[in-house]
Amino acid sequence: MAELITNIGELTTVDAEARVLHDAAVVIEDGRIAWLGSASAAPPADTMVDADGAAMLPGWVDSHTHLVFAGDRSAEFEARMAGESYSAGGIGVTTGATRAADDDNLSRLIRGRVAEAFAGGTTYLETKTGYGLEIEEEARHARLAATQVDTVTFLGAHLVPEGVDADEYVDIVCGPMLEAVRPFVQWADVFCERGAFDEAQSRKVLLTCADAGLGLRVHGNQLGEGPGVRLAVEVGAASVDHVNHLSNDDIEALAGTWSGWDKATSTGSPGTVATCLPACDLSTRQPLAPGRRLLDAGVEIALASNCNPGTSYTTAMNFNVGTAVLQMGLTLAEALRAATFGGALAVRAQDEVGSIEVGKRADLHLLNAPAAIHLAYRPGMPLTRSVWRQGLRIR
Ligand SMILES: N=CN[C@@H](CCC(=O)O)C(=O)O
Ligand SMILES: [Zn+2]
Repeated sequence: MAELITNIGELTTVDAEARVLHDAAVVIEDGRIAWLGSASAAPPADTMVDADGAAMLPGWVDSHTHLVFAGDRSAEFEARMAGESYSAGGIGVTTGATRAADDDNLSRLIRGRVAEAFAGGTTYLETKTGYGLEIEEEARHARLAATQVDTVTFLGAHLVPEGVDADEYVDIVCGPMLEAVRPFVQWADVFCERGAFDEAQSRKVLLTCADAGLGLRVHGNQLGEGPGVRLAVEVGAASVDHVNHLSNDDIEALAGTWSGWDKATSTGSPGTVATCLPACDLSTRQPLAPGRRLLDAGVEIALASNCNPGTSYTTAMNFNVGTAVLQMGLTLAEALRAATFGGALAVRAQDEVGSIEVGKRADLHLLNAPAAIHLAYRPGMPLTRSVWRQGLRIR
């Protein structure tokens, strides 16, 4: 069965040449993009959708979320808006509430968040553990997440549980906890920050997880300058996320990881993606990550939602993209690429998703707008009209 989507006013492909086609059409077959080009040249298909001149993009690739949680921290957020500052300790509040939720409840909560993300144009989702912080709980969270998202990250090293010695906890993370989550996860992450894990502890977690065959990412440089970015580069992480406080050396180190990558053709060996999380930055009143400086230095960046109850309770990628254009100095094309192909690079799924090209997964986002710039031009408006994921229309 082939489906033709025609009369697309503006088709942003995010391919290597950054082609934007007008009066375009796309054909989906077996869950993949089978054809794209001028609407007047489109081949026949079994079914047809008229896009009415609207803009189409690749579905968002949200490469950083924490969807496995229960409980509410809106009072903490309200206190922050009244002047309190964010600290890692809030993670423990969510851990307590999440442990109290049984499998059915927790699955339902994850499902609701995934549905919200899909309804906002996201078609590929990473999510993490990190609110379990004990062996069985981390494994349970990983198992429940694995049935609902595209790829799962082990974040046992999110916070040292109260009353536990930090080095002893790191040994648990690197030993029995890693073994218990291993069947359900592809990635490992560590919160390398004051109040969470220091450089030596973070290095140990990352290297042990790499030995176990996991890809690596790091939460780094969120609350102040620190070793996160340098460590991510040292261990060859696929991404370092937050990156709010960067020295020139950090930016240079990140840029160095991209020397084997040809941006003009989107080929070669990818480096460490700098993942910027604008909704989180606003919600924690941190300076926005320096996306402009990173791009100018030659670093590939991603934009992600970081949906979690403490620092960014939203899956709205439209909002993140609009904010990146309005507040981070990115052009529309740069922001769209960061939220699609950049996210795909961060989860090393760039051959499968993140652009509209023949052979790739048919993950498509049709807007209620004639041009994608409306994402920034009409901030906060409900601009997602239809979404296809793996070729199936899910909205
Ligand atoms: N920074 C560490 N982890 C989350 C926040 C977790 C929480 O506060 O619950 C983040 O990515 O922002
Ligand atoms: Zn996070």
